[in-house]
Amino acid sequence: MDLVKDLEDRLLFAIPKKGRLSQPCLDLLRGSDIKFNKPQRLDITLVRNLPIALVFLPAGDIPRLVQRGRIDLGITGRDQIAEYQLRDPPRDDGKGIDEVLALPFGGCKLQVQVPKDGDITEPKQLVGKTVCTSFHHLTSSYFAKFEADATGAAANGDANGELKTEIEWAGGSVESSIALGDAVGIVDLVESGDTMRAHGLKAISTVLESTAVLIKSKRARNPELVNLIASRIRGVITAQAYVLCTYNIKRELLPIASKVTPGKRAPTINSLEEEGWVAVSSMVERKKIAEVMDELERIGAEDILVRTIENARSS
Ligand SMILES: Nc1ncnc2c1ncn2[C@@H]1O[C@H](COP(=O)(O)OP(=O)(O)OP(=O)(O)O)[C@@H](O)[C@H]1O
Ligand SMILES: O=P(O)(O)OC[C@H]1O[C@H](OP(=O)(O)OP(=O)(O)O)[C@H](O)[C@@H]1O
Repeated sequence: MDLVKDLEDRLLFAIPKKGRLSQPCLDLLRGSDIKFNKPQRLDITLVRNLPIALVFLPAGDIPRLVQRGRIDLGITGRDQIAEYQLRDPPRDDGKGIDEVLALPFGGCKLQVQVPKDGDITEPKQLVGKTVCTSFHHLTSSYFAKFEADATGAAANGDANGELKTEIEWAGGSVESSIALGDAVGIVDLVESGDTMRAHGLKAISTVLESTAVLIKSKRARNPELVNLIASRIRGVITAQAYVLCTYNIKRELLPIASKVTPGKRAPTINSLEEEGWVAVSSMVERKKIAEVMDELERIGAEDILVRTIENARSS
């Protein structure tokens, strides 16, 4: 394959090649009928059924390439975008990143963590000490305001340097740095909190809340194809988040039933052969379905069935 030639006229779509976002992204691509075979050791793959090339990259590299217009479309974490944009703020040059869609995975918080039994309870107590993180710019900027408060001086630290917080960078396993004596506190991602607790740490503040996002370059080529992909991904997300609930109920109970299952717009109502009864079908949030079924049963609904939704397009 002649990569340069093969990429001409193709929309470049960056996907995290490893880590927490990788598998959910592959699931989204499959659900969106984006067909490809990834050759081993090659991080650029041509999509078989659309004029797209997938580029598998570290999540942290994707914001830079999208901001500069080298890649048209990408999926990464909001944390990665915020970190990159502190390093290389968007300029007024027509380049930049637009967020297209928040995605229902990669949810986590970037938190300041310290030993759970220690005497540090507030981030300002870490000013002037060593903090380890993979998010150097977010952490520096977060502590800059405490440094400024502490010195009453400018946000970039005090004049004699005593209160400047030392930010140490680590590429991973940041939680270990306190036990190793390399830092007094850390700033790292927390989702379940299991990793933090396993290291005997507690969170004392949140720097940023993050989720995975679909982003596009302000210079993205082929806006129609970008919209098509966004619309397919939105459909997959809706299908994952909702189930279809159908049931039979006496017509006179419809006003109450419609409150229990209002649907995305409105429930679909069909008459039944049996006088005075109707069949209702309605989309219900997957996470609420057990409570909804309990409530439907309580108000007199019968033959309550729940089906998964294969795919969806809705506003
Ligand atoms: N525990 C988590 N729960 C949910 N999302 C997470 C979690 N950890 C990381 N993320 C999200 O996934 C992104 C990539 O993190 P992850 O640690 O999986 O990447 P990675 O490719 O292994 O990167 P690195 O090599 O820098 O560790 C993060 O920027 C964040 O948006
Ligand atoms: O709150 P939890 O659910 O325990 O998740 C938090 C952990 O997840 C991320 O690391 P990951 O496991 O992706 O590995 P890494 O340290 O190599 O980045 C993050 O850096 C934390 O260590």
